[in-house]
Amino acid sequence: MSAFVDAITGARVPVIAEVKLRDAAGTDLLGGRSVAEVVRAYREAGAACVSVVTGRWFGGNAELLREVASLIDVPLLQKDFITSQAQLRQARQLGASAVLLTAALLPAATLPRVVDRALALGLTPFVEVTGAGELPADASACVIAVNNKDIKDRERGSADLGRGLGLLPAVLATGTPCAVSASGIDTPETGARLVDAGFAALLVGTGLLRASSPRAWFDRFAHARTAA
Ligand SMILES: O=C(O)c1ccccc1NCC(=O)[C@H](O)[C@H](O)COP(=O)(O)O
Repeated sequence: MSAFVDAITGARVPVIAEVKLRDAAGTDLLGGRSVAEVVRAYREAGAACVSVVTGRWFGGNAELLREVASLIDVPLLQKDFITSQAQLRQARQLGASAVLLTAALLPAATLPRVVDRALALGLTPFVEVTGAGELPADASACVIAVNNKDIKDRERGSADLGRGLGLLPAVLATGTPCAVSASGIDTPETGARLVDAGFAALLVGTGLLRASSPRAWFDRFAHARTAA
């Protein structure tokens, strides 16, 4: 399929661990740590894939992706407002394996074109949706992520995990090899319930960045899954 999908679906803990400098309210998420320390903690936890938020609403920039790529050798997802061929090329150059394509920000007629361009560059399209109307008809080469928050309000609202669960049958009907639940997953036990319900993977930023130990978060997730 793709290195990104193979890595996350084959992982003991299918959690894409996110590097994000600030949350939606602008609050610092590094807590005095360097990016290198955060990435080291993700590596020690066994993260199979890492997401890097380069979007400026969350304090990111392109250099952050370059830095993370120099620190860890797992497939990277770039999270930004990506709409153009130039941004796709830059993502590849900076070390991304997958790129966020936010369906709500791309006209329905444009999304398939950007998906094809990403694939032609060897990038896995990580298509993020909040409703059934945003789902591509054929997502056999894409990750489909349901965002439990809403980027239109800069993710300042609370997470609605029920929305993703309700959308899951329609998401799977697109043929995606990897359905992801993204945003607002605060505890490993909540994450385990989402995977038990049929999501192939999770995208977790704030919950992991605020945890005292990403490795302990991963271990609790694995324990919650075997206990189920
Ligand atoms: O979702 C978007 O469209 C987006 C665009 C540009 C930069 C970031 C974007 N989203 C960020 C996220 O969705 C979250 O950081 C991610 O899902 C993790 O959420 P959380 O675990 O709640 O920190």
